Amino acid sequence: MTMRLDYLSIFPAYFDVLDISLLGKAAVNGLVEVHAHDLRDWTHDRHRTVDDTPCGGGAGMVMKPDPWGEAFDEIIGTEPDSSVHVIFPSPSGAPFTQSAAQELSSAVRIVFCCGRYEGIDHRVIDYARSMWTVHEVSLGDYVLNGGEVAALAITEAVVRLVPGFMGNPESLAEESFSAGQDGLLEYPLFTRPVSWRGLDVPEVLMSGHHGRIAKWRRDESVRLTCERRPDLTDSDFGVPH
Ligand SMILES: Nc1ncccc1[N+](=O)[O-]
Repeated sequence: MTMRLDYLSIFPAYFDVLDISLLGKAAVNGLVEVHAHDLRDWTHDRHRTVDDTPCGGGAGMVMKPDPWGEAFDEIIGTEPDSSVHVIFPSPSGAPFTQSAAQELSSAVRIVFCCGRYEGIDHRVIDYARSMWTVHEVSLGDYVLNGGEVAALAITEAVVRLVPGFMGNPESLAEESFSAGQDGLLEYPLFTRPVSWRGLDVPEVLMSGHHGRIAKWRRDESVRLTCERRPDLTDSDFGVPH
């Protein structure tokens, strides 16, 4: 199954980067196909206008609904289809999580709508909800200039989970937030040399004792999660003895 990814933006060149690194390989071996579109292609005035002043007043500009609607008609179609996932990255969205990435990794089509200015006329989102499966998601509590960077981050989080994408799927099982780690942060990693600038690899990792190594790793994951992400812990994890 090939996953089709579409990006609607007034800066479609942002998505040229998807032709390199891991994503480039996935595109080559047919796992994903990427289509970036310039929203201004669906304007009809000389200035290719995509924004206007906000109704009700206020600072800044709002993206007009018309270009989005015409772009949707051409790129997605005019028939409702719940198998199409439409993502609006926004600071007012729901926090994007690894489980959301996991769910989206089985999607056949994902369309990213990258807003700029103060945002997109809300009727665009309401219309999309009437037609497709819509996700308004946020990467974090800070404000970017638009949705493009978020769309790239979400793309990477999702595509790397597509079956057949990662050379060694087992490496996914031990990552932070993965189910294999019970949603805990990943333990610290080490490789050779055993001693480096007076800093040594923890002895337990060189012991060859798999039970002790597994316990050390679990304890470190719990310790790190308690220290850095108390929001992810609950009474079950507790603090390692
Ligand atoms: N934080 C954000 N700021 C602007 C657009 C999108 C954003 N986000 O997190 O998805």
